[in-house]
Amino acid sequence: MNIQKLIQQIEKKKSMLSVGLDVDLDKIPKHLLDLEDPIFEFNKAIIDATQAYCVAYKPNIAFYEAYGLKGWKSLKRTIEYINAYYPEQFTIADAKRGDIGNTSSRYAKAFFEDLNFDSITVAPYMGKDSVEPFLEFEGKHTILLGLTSNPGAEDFQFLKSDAEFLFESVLKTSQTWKNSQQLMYVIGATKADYLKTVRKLVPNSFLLIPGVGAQGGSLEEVCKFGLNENYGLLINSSRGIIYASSKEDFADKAGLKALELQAEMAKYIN
Ligand SMILES: O=c1ccn([C@@H]2O[C@H](COP(=O)(O)O)[C@@H](O)[C@H]2O)c(=O)[nH]1
Repeated sequence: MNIQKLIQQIEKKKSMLSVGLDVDLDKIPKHLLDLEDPIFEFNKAIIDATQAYCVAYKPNIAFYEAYGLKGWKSLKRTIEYINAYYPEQFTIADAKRGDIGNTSSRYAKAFFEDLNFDSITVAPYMGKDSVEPFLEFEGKHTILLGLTSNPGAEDFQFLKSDAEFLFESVLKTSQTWKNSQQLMYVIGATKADYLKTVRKLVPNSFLLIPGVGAQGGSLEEVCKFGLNENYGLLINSSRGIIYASSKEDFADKAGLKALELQAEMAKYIN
């Protein structure tokens, strides 16, 4: 999906919400476990109930890989379902990949061609040749880990050289790479204080913001400092939406949570 279409969806739905599909069989309603593919059935119900209030879905690949071949099949069915029934949704493979060039190009083929995701999260620390293979795919987007939401972000991302933090160098340098207009960046909602700095370095890029809700990030602060003239934000919530209830009403409750977040976001969208 191109960025223009994403912006149109944000305006149409008055939403910047990304729903995270981080499915854990220990947390989903028990009655689904009797079905042949509980992960897919759970996702399908969540997607149907939330699609009116969000513009993106973000399955975190770890939650599927943890179940081996079965999990991978559920992931494939999930992305096929979204692409078939809700093609207006932007899809994010939260896979955090990146390797030497020829390996990265295999990762890109797997997620962009075989699974047909619109975007993938990529770790930047192996540098330019590890990221550029993802950027060769026209119409697809690479979401670099910029400043992550977890406490461990302090260990390396705030190391300073030449008066700038490492995460600032990642943002600045990556903007010089070929096809950098296809880059987006992960910036944790828990690091909203740095959004002003981020916006100075990447004023036009979309930011994927995880960490509202369960991790304690503030939606208000993210919007206050992160918005740009094209909105420029995809704000993700995973557990806060998909586990709003562990009973038979799980999908309805997820829909209500998504609506709550959408209503907050609508205040910032013209
Ligand atoms: O910096 C990061 C990068 C990725 N994530 C991922 O986003 C979701 C957040 O889930 P919640 O349940 O809404 O906390 C999850 O898949 C993380 O792996 C992140 O949290 N922070």
